[in-house]
Amino acid sequence: MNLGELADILPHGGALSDDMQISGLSSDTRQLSDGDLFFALAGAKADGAAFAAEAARQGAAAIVARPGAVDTDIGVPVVEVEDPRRALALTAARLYAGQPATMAAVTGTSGKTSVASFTRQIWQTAGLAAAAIGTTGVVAPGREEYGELTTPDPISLHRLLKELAEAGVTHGAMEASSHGLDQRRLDGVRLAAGGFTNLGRDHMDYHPTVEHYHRAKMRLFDTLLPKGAPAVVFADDAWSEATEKAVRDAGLNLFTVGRKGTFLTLKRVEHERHRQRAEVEHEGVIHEIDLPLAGDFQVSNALVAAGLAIATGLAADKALAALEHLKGASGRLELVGTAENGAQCYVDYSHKPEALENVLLAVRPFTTGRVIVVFGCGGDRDRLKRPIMGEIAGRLADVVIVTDDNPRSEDPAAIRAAIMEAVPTATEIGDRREAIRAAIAMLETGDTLVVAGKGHEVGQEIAGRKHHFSDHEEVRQALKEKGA
Ligand SMILES: CC(=O)N[C@H]1[C@@H](OP(=O)(O)OP(=O)(O)OC[C@H]2O[C@@H](n3ccc(=O)[nH]c3=O)[C@H](O)[C@@H]2O)O[C@H](CO)[C@@H](O)[C@@H]1O[C@H](C)C(=O)N[C@@H](C)C(=O)N[C@H](CCC(=O)O)C(=O)O
Ligand SMILES: Nc1ncnc2c1ncn2[C@@H]1O[C@H](COP(=O)(O)OP(=O)(O)OP(=O)(O)O)[C@@H](O)[C@H]1O
Ligand SMILES: N[C@H](CCC[C@H](N)C(=O)O)C(=O)O
Ligand SMILES: [Mg+2]
Repeated sequence: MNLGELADILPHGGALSDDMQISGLSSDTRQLSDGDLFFALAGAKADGAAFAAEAARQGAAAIVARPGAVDTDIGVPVVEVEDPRRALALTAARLYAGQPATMAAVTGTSGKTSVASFTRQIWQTAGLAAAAIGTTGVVAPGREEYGELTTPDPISLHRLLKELAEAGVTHGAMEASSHGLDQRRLDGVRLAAGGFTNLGRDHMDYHPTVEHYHRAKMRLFDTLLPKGAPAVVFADDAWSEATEKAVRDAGLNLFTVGRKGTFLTLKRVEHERHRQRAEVEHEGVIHEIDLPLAGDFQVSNALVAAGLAIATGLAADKALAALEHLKGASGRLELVGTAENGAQCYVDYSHKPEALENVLLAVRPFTTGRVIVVFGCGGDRDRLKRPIMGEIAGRLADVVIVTDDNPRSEDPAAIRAAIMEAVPTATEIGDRREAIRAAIAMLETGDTLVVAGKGHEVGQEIAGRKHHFSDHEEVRQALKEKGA
């Protein structure tokens, strides 16, 4: 591709030659190839502008940077744009042209991975070639890969979307994290619909206030979706009203779902241990749905997913019928094993306050004995959530074992202490394997164990190093030993 084909994204007033060839894109000098266009991005830790000269030395064809950020005499042309991150996303979409025709993105504090997965499953059940992209990686026909980020960086994202489109995928559901939205990672995606689940406390290390966090999420609706596009909003959350207003103000087509929803109205839910029977009204017709998943919140997620599938063209009866075949995303209130005495062990990805609260509330109705929770908090992330999660665990579980999550570069004992401040009666067992073993050893008939915080993860990062670790494996192993 030459620079001329990018003139609308990277205007250079004729100062550069339109014939300049661009072989690839990079925003990281550690991964730059000869002939790449280098985007100098201001980041959380560093400023890419400081690496522009290095990029030039390594053979970058040109540099894209904020006005004045890079010396124009570094030996390669510099194109100045106000928002290099957005320019990168749009350029990536142009260079790696081709995306599944129908792309839906879902945002919210909790439930994104589940909604993206459910939307894919609904499409697949309806016979469509569909993909999901998110925290647990990429799932598409014949493809299942683990991913690093919830919303991939624009270069990887557009390479992936092009591959999916070339493989015949017509429908894609992706997670829009607040980081992803704020950093313009999705700005090049042609979206057909957007979804919103809820808003709670998360990433307060990145966003100065919860309003800032909400605004970052609203970029999906007020900036990324084209006017008139459908937006499916869960109606029963404290932030639903503010979100509905943002959606209407953006000129989108609002579809609300939930008890207060008008598009898909939840009339009644009966909870059983591993399934829930729901009555959902759509355009005056009541649909009885037998949802094969535990947890009240999964009903909300299923409704947002069905809303997205219907709003992008699938018949309502097909979308709602497909809910009866849903499989939960890995590590989302997943029943991993049952002790010989019948006590059940769940692995759940609740690593933030509202999620922990929801999951502990969800298991209570089918627990005749004690609710036992094993959890910790990640290092190098929001510190203020630690006592909040401690309080929630103390209030909603009968037995609390505080352990390590991913301490990363922090002192694990200090993280545990911050949690224990709010739940001094908890047992502290730093080693996560030992903590899971101790919890399983104490299980009695009627008890429910929730191992929270790491869900699908298969590693634990301690002192900056990642070790293999899986809550699934540890629970199974400890159950085997208990049974023996
Ligand atoms: C805080 C954050 O979001 N960081 C992301 C961001 O990096 P950054 O721009 O802030 O990086 P930086 O280190 O400050 O460097 C600035 C620039 O200089 C460049 N650089 C830096 C060093 C060098 O030698 N050469 C060089 O060119 C960097 O490539 C970068 O472009 O942009 C990068 C490219 O898109 C991301 O890989 C990186 O994600 C890091 C790894 C990360 O951990 N992100 C997490 C917090 C995240 O994004 N999470 C969300 C939400 C998760 C959820 O709740 O589900 C997600 O979507 O995954
Ligand atoms: N609709 C919901 N409301 C409240 N809590 C939920 C909801 N859906 C899921 N959860 C809780 O949040 C956890 C993570 O769910 P999920 O992975 O679907 O959300 P997410 O938004 O993708 O999270 P993350 O940002 O961590 O990737 C679940 O394990 C469960 O504890
Ligand atoms: N995407 C989230 C995942 C957190 C998972 C939890 N296990 C932790 O390490 O805090 C993050 O990177 O903040
Ligand atoms: Mg997710």
